Amino acid sequence: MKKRIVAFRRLNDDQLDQLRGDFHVDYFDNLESADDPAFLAALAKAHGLVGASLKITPALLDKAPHLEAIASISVGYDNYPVEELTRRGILLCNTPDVLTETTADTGFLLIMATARRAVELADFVKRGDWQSSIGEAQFGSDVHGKTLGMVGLGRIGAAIARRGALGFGMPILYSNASPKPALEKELGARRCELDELLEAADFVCVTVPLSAQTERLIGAREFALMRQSAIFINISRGKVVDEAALIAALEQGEFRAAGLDVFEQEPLPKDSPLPQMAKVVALPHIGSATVETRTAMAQRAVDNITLALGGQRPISPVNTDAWATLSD
Ligand SMILES: NC(=O)c1ccc[n+]([C@@H]2O[C@H](COP(=O)([O-])OP(=O)(O)OC[C@H]3O[C@@H](n4cnc5c(N)ncnc54)[C@H](O)[C@@H]3O)[C@@H](O)[C@H]2O)c1
Ligand SMILES: O=C(O)[C@H](O)CO
Repeated sequence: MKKRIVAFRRLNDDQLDQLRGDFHVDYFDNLESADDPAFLAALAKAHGLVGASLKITPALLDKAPHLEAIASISVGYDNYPVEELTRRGILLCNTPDVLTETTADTGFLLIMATARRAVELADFVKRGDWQSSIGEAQFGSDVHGKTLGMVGLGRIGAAIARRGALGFGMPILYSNASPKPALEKELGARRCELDELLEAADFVCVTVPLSAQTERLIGAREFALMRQSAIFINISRGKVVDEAALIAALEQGEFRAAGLDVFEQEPLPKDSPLPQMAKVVALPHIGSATVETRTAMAQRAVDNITLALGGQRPISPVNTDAWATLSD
């Protein structure tokens, strides 16, 4: 008898056909809530899950007694209780690498857009306010040659730093859980404490994963250390930043501008002041959102679940201890 998969994110026809060749698939291309009765009924029989952007809680796992593996269509796995999954012998897989360059492009887009005030000035033209040459009050600041401070220098952090160092001649400072000697050699990057980075960088760019150690890593104290002329970029997860402190620091002019792809609550609540601030470029979590990259991410998830439920090691497992249990 075929194993059963619940897919709760849009997959293309080829990906669905691939899954249906090996499994019985319950497909929800636009799941609005984990309380959907049809989803819960499918979950009760599922051996595998494929999807993203759904908070998987221990209570939800209790409703999936046959679950063996989950393939997330994301590299970040803060939506999953990893230790609990391992305890239950459920394998979690993610999608590293295939989204690195696209997410780095979005990070650099935020650097450029904030520094050169692209959104604010495009709106100025759109409103018909461009009546004479703009003056200094609307000038931006240079990107090339400025110091880029990377909070996290993993796959995406390195790809942003590479763009900065090699494309824009930017000196790179970084704070990271471990030293990165190869990147120091390649990019001339220098590792330092977070406080030194905040005090010295012209651009502070956050790319650490959300975890118990990084939740609210950047708050009022950290914003106060930044230069008044500096620009803050967050392309990782909203909860790495204390958003109320971010709003207060922007209002008080503690630094110049912010480029944000991620927020404490997503979608951003309607009463958030952030999108209305001229100094803020706010994007709707589009780091990896290109046709090519989202297709590659979904394909990676399809391959991961196919391998895992077929008893073979998946391409990118997160909790390898659970893989050892599953493959016993
Ligand atoms: N905005 C988006 O659409 C989007 C897209 C992809 C990924 N992301 C986010 O980006 C994150 C990073 O992805 P990645 O592939 O580069 O991951 P990665 O694991 O390659 O890199 C993360 C780096 O952060 C470092 N780190 C962890 N904790 C730290 C701490 N407390 N202080 C300093 N450094 C620390 C790690 O050592 C590692 O080098 C993901 O977890 C995800 O949350 C966002
Ligand atoms: O973690 C990720 O892969 C991105 O945030 C896309 O969801």
